[in-house]
Amino acid sequence: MEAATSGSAPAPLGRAHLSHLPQRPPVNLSFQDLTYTVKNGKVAKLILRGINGEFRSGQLTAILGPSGAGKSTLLNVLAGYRVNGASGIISTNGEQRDLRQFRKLSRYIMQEDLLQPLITVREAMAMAADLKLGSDVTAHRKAVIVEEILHLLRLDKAKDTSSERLSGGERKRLSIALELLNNPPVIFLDEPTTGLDDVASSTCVSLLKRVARGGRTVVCSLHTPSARLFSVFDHVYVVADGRCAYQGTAAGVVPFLKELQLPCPKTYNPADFVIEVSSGEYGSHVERMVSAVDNGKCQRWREHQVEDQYEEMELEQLNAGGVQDHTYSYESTPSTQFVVLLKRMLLQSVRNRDYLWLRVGMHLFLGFIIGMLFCQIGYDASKTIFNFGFCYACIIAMLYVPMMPILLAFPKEVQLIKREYFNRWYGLKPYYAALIVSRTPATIFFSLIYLAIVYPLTSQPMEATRIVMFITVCILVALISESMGTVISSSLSVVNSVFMGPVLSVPLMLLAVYGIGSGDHPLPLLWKMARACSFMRYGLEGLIVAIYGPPRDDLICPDHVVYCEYKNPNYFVKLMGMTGVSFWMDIGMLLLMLVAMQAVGYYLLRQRLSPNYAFRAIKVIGRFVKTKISVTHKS
Ligand SMILES: Nc1ncnc2c1ncn2[C@@H]1O[C@H](COP(=O)(O)OP(=O)(O)OP(=O)(O)O)[C@@H](O)[C@H]1O
Repeated sequence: MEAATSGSAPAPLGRAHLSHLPQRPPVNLSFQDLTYTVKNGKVAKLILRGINGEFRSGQLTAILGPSGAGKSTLLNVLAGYRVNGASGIISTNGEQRDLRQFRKLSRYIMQEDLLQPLITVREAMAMAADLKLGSDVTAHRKAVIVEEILHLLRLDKAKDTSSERLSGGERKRLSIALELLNNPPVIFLDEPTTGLDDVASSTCVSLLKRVARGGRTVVCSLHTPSARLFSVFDHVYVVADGRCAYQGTAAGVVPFLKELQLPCPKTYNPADFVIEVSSGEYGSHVERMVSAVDNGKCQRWREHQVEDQYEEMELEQLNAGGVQDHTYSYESTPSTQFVVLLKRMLLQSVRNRDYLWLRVGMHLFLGFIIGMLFCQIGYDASKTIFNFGFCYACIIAMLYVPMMPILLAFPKEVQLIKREYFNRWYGLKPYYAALIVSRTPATIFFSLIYLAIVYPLTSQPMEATRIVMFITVCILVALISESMGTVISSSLSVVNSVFMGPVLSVPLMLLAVYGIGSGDHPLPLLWKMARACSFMRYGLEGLIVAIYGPPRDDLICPDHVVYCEYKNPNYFVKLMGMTGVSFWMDIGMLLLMLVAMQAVGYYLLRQRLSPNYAFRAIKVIGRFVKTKISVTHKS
C-alpha cells in the first residue's frame, strides 16, 4: 500500500510548494545546560545531564541514540510537553524562550498517530483548516492550501480514505499534514519512521526535508535509520546517557569517530555504528565523545561537507521574501471552533453505524426485558411494591446504559484531544460545549426508545402530565450518568474507568433507597446528607411522584386477592418516606446535579490537559503514596 502510493524511491527534493501558506519568521532553537530529572517517590533520576545544542531553521535534524538514552525526553522538554523537572536555558532566536509563546509557534507530532476516526483525509484536512486558518482565509484559499499540503505529502490518492483505513505511512503523513496547515515554524516529531518500511521511511524523511526547506525547524527522534535515510538529514544530534555525544552533519559522523580512534567499518551504516558506540558496545567511549563535542557546545562538525548549496539558496530566497508577523493565537473564533467540532462529532456518531445499531438493540432489549418482568402491574394494587421495583430498575438502567459506553470510549478520546489541544487547534470550552451538545440528542432519543416500550407494557397511568414527568426524570438521570462517565474517564485509563464507574454507582444506588419503608420517621442527619448527594434518590422520588402523586385514584385490587395493603397511592408514598416530596424540587436538584457534574467534568479535563499547581501537587502526593504502598508490599 505504502509502496503503491509513494513509489519505489523518494522523489528528488525540490523547492517547497507551500506557496499559499503564510510565511512565518524562522525560529532557531538552542538550549544550554539542559537537565531533566524525574522523581519516583524519594528517588530522583537524572535523565538529561546538562546537555547543549542548537536546531536551526531550514534544517532537518535527527536526534539519534541508543534506547533509553533520553531522545524522547529531550524532544518532550524542548516541545514544552514536559516542563516539571527541567532546568537550563532554552532560547529561540537567541532570546530566552517564553514557553507560552513557544507553544503557539511549535507543533509536536507524537509517536502514536492519533487521528480522528471515521472521517476521510479530505474531511480531516478541511475541518483542521477551518479550525486552524480561521475565517479570514476564504474557503477557496483553504481548499488550495489543503490541496498543496496533500500533494506535498503525497496523500492525493488517499483523499477519500477514512483515517482508520490508512496505511502506517499514510497515517504518519496525515498527522504531519494536519499540523502543517498553519505553517508552524517549529515541528517536533517523535519517531516518525517507526513502523514504516524502508521506502515509506525514505518518503517520510524526504518530505520532512522539504518541509524544513520552507524555512521551518524540523526536529525528529529516530531509532536506527538506514544509511540512505541518515544521509538526508542536515543535522544529526546523538544522545548517549542523557548527554550529547555528537552534533554535526551526517557526513561528519565517520570522521568524528575516526578522530577518536573509532574507525567505522567501510561496509557499515554510520548511523548504526555511532549508536552502537554510544551504547557502549565497543567499550566505554561515551565520555570521550561527550568531551569531544563539549556536551553539545561544540559546533565544529556542523559545517562538515555541506553539499546542499542549492537547497540553502532556495531557503534563503523563501525567507528573503518577507515574513508575516503573527500572534499565533487561535485563528478561529470560539463559535467557529464549536461549529466545526460539533459537525465533526455528529459526523462521527452518524458514521459509527455498528455502535448506533448496538445502542438501539440494547435499549430495545432492555425495554422488553424490564417491560415483560413488570408487565401490567401499574394499576394492580397487589403489586405496588413491584411497581416501585420497576421505577428503581428504570433508574438503574438510566444510570448504567448511558455511562458504560463513555467509560469505554472517552479515555481514548482524551488522548486525541490532548494532541489537538496541545497543538492549539481549539480551546477546551468550545470542545466541551460541542461534546455536550452532540451527545444530548442521542441520549434523549435512546432513552425514549426504552421508555416507549416499558411505560405502556407495565401499564403506567396514561395521562399526558404523568408521562412527561416520568420521561423528564429518566432523561435527566441518563444525562447525569453520562456526565458522570465523563468525570470518571477524563482522568483515568479505560481499565480504571470501567472499574471505577460501577464501583462508584453502588453507593449511589444504595443511598437512593436508604430509609425506604420506615415511613415518615426522621433519618439521622448524616445519612440524610449522604442521601441528598445521590442523584438517583431524586430520580426515584421523581418517578414515584410522577406515577403516584396526587391526584390519583385508588389502585385496582384484583378479585382473587383478599387484601391489598397498598391500594391507596398516598399511603404507599407515605410508607416510602416520600410524603410532601415536591416534583419540581427533584427536577431542580437533578438539573443542578447535571450542571455540577458537567462543570466537574470540564474542570478535570482541563486539569488533564494542562494541570494547575494544586492538581500537580495532588498527582505528586498520589505517586508518593503509591510508592509507599509498593514499598510496604515488597517488604
Ligand atoms: N517518568 C519517568 N520515570 C522514570 N524514568 C523515566 C521516566 N521517563 C523516562 N524515564 C527513563 O528515562 C530514560 C530515557 O527515556 P526516553 O524515553 O527519553 O528514552 P529514548 O531514548 O527515547 O528511548 P527509546 O529509544 O527506547 O524510546 C529511560 O531510561 C527511561 O526509563
